[in-house]
Amino acid sequence: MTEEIIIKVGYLGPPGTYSHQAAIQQFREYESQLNTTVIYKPQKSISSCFTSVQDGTVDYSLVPFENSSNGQVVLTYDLFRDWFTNSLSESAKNVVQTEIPKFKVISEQFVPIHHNLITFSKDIKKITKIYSHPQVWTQCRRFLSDYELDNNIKVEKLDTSSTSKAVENLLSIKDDNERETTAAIASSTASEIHNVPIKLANVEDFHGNTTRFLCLGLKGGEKKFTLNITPETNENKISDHKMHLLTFIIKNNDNFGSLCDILAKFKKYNLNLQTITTRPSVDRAWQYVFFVEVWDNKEKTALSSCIEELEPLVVELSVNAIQKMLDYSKKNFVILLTFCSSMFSSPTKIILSFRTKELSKRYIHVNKTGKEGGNNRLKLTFDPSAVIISNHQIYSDWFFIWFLAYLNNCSDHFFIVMKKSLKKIPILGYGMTNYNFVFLSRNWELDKNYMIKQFNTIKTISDKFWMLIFPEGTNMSHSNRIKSHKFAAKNDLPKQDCVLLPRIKGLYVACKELAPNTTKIIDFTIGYSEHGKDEMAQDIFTLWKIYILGESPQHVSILVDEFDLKKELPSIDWSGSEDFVPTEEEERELNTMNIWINEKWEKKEKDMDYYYKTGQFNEGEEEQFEIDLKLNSSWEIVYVYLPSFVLVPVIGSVWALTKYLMS
Ligand SMILES: O=C(O)C(=O)Cc1ccccc1
Repeated sequence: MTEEIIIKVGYLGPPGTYSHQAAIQQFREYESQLNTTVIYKPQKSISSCFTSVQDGTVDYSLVPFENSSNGQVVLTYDLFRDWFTNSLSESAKNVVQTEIPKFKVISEQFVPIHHNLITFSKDIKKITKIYSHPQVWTQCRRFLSDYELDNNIKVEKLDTSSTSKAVENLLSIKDDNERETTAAIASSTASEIHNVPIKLANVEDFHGNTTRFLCLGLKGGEKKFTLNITPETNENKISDHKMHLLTFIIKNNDNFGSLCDILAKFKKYNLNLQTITTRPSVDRAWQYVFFVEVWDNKEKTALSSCIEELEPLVVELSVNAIQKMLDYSKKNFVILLTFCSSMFSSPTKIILSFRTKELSKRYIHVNKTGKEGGNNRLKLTFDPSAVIISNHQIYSDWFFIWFLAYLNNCSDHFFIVMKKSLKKIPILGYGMTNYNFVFLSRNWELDKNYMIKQFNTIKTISDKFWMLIFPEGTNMSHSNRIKSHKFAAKNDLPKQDCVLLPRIKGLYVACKELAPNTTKIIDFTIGYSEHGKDEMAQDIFTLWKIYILGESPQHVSILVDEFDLKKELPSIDWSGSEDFVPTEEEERELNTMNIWINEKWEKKEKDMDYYYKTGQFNEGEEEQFEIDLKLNSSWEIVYVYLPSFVLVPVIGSVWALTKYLMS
């Protein structure tokens, strides 16, 4: 039996606060993991969110850090400051450092803040007293002053420890008149939890009002878990996560230009500062603790070198890497697709085989104790960063690859390079644009600059990614095969029947741009069991058939191979240097890579040919792994879509009705 993992998460309580929302946002994905329980523990104050991490009552805590309209949350900064200066004074007293455990910032969560006027009152014009958290007053300033002016009333604003507590206060009012004249400002969740109605929704001054929360833990604390939520940072060691929070006190702050000397170091190393905040150090008048948020630059060593040079200029320095927020909506999307496919379509099995035994040993693990038949028995451990290439058979090949990314726990970092025309697909196209997919227009000059821009955006969003690109550019069809044959004849290339000739330019730009993060290529070859060489999979599995009639492929066979571009193509510069590349050099690199990809596609042609003849990719003795196309746990769909649960029956009914009308 594997040991049960319990994650205790603190947040500013009671339930229904924005901090609660941030905590759920951060840990939701672990709720559905096997052997893992997440316990949310409401705290009385932001201060106890800190102390409960320190004394081990919780493993993590979420604290509000800054708001998009009213800036830094001073209280949180002061608590950070206290922790920082306390550990300083302890070290000065020569007390063993471990007495004050060092906190660590693990990640950030952005929570959209929509405030509501919540009250039992039948006439909101009578409200003269409002309870809320102090941060709310500045976020609803305009609303409050308009309200006072319009109703010629002076409203008494009473601070509470949290917004949800404000609503709770309304429940304890016994006097009818007081109930009529008192309100709270809080989230819709707080209104639901305490069952007090919202009388005015969205009373915040700015649309897009968002609070950034930080998730705190202890240095070394994550060792308790096997969860991969924390970047590997040790004290003063830089992780490859991009945003870092540095905390320090300047050494000779009375000296002329001492702050300037510090800033010059960031400039020297090309490090982009996001914010600088100071708080009084308290120990000494006019001495400050500095908080600097800095983006690491491309060469991961820049920040380390900068910190080395900063050390003589500061009293002490603490470094925290802040993991970028994960885009759960992508994972949710693949979860929804998988759920719908497993519920409403004919069952699909993915049959994975590997080019070599060594690859299968490395990337697939069979857990003998898992549920028989369920995917819990299988774990994929491919690199979380890679360019994924594949032959293209049907429109929805990408779904099966995204599903593998889901099993590999990296479906949040999934991107696809696809034809621009797919942007026009209703709903899906809109979603794909939001998912930062890369759309090509097949005009090299336009595409090249756009791709570079898009890849750079992706790199700032995520350190890790699976970037799927179909080098064939379009899927296999009779007409595309004829075009490919003509092109082959003209360019003296072999005629291929099972795959189309690969195109090089998009692949080249993708590999070059992403090389600073990864030079790994994972190569999939996809075959569908229900057709032979002369029938096209796209004619059998039309979108109509898959999505409306629910007829999915029974067996999707995928052969896995992998390469490292640095080893495969050492004559190409994979350093990611942004120096100007002369056209002749680019031309040479393109040719080199073109020869390489054509060789790989010739191999693919042979693999596909073998597959059509035998129904499998490997010659007999190699192991094949069958994976049911379904969720690891059916509960995942409930956790993920609980808020929008009503939509599922609606979509389901529309789908069932369409199917009924069509049959
Ligand atoms: O009181 C809450 O709900 C909190 O989590 C603190 C807070 C208050 C207002 C905006 C964001 C966070």
